[in-house]
Amino acid sequence: MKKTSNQLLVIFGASGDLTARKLVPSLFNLYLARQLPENFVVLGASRSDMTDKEFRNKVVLESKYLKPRLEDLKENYIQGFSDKFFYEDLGGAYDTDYSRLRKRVEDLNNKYKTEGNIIYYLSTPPTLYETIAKNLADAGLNTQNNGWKRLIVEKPFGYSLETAKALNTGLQKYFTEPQIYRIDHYLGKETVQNLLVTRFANTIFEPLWNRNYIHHVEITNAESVGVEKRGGYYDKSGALRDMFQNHLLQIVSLIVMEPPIGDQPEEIRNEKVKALKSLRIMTDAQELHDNTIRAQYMASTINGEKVKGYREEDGVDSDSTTETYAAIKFFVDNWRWKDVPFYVRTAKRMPTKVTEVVIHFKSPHHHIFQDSGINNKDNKLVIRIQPDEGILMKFGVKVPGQGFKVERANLDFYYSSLAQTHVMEAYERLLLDCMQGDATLYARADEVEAAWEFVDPILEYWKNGKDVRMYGYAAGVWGPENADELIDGIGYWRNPGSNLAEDPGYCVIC
Ligand SMILES: NC(=O)C1=CN([C@@H]2O[C@H](COP(=O)(O)OP(=O)(O)OC[C@H]3O[C@@H](n4cnc5c(N)ncnc54)[C@H](OP(=O)(O)O)[C@@H]3O)[C@@H](O)[C@H]2O)C=CC1
Ligand SMILES: O=C1O[C@H](COP(=O)(O)O)[C@@H](O)[C@H](O)[C@H]1O
Repeated sequence: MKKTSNQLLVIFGASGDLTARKLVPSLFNLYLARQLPENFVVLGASRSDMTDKEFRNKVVLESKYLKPRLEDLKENYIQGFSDKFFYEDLGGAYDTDYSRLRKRVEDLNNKYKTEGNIIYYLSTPPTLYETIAKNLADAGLNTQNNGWKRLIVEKPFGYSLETAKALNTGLQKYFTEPQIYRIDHYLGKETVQNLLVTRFANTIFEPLWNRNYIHHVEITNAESVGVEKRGGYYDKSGALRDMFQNHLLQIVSLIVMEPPIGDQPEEIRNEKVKALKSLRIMTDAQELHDNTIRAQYMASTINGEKVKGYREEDGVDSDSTTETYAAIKFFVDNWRWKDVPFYVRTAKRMPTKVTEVVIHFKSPHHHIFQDSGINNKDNKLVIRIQPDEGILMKFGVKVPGQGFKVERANLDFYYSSLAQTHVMEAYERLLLDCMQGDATLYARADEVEAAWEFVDPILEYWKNGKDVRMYGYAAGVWGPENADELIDGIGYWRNPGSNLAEDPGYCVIC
């Protein structure tokens, strides 16, 4: 097990949703698993006026995200966790002199012996990231003379290629690239990491992982919820920025990448950057028209309950052109993937919450058995990222009886079968990695920029292109019907159920 040094975690934006909903519960899991270092304290910093006690109550003792879990624990144990939390009011603004913050950091460091090691977690609106980094540097809080300093940056990493570059350059003025940890919570998911293991710890997949055997790759990221309370943020973002540019292109990079020479962070990250740089950038209007689809959900009734349309959501413009559904077909220009289409879609208000990767293998070159030449019955490897995490291989078996009728059967593995193993939550895993100085599962500056290079022309076309279509779909269905037209040959997306174990084996279309 890697060593976690004593340290202080400073969270900017500590009064916000992310801190209470994700960060503190993840720290709590690490505390329960005894994975926090012996000397560890958290200093929340925000504009809100709060005492240490009020902060502890808000994020630990009275937090709705923790309360049910605290009930069975002994009081002194809970106290032990809660006592690690402190709060510093920044005096009304993030853009201020941090000398008082510095004094507080030094006092905590001396009292709790955190050895000068500090993680700064930026959990504020992104417009403040560079300001905070600058003020930390001005107060000498970035210096590594007396312990390491790391900076965790939350998404979004920019709004476009230009703004992402500006953010990277801005942060790199005050922190070096190895100090910067850009968090993408999809990389913290076990099943996303397992993509690497599936590919590079088995001999049976990698020889087939190329244009000679793979017909196409399909990735679906579906959420059943709408924009919920984040209409204001989402309307300025949209599905492509919110999910595709970051989480989905991270998944794509793990599928596309070449084998790294080892498992060291830079070895893996170098290959991911190469993969992202090999995505064919679409610039031609006709190409963008033919290969991209955007849509918005419309009012509907789901299970007897009326659901608002996107344009009626709080914080959303009544004539908004922001997409809640994006489907993109693209190619990867390298030796391995030449001419293999990738189909990737992401959307809100789908029939179910599911994220999966499907590798569709080619048909046998010569069909000798009855019914075996139909595309939808070819071999598939279904990698279920969430929920019901697992892997399922579809292969042909003989239907009992006369002749050689072929049907699909499933070979599968489910994470739920590892009942005794604690599967870490994404933020829990990523926080621990940063505490240990492991940046493998964090995005590097060039990685983020390569992803924006691919996405920027699509956004530009959707914004300024002529006659760009915006489809509608009723909340609760699998997007607009026209999206099927994107899938050549087969003509429809695989619309999965939430339960992989119930994925039909013997069936007509699966
Ligand atoms: N919430 C989530 O699930 C996710 C969030 N993120 C990202 O994490 C970051 C934090 O998210 P979240 O906690 O939801 O954000 P919040 O909107 O809750 O903001 C966090 C804190 O920042 C301060 N703040 C908010 N708006 C302003 C403003 N205009 N000017 C100055 N300070 C402001 C507030 O603290 P105070 O007023 O006390 O200073 C607030 O408590 C964001 O960058 C977001 O994009 C990423 C993925 C998921
Ligand atoms: O980053 C984001 O992710 C969530 C979906 O995350 P998941 O782990 O539940 O799949 C999404 O709802 C949100 O809009 C987006 O900002």
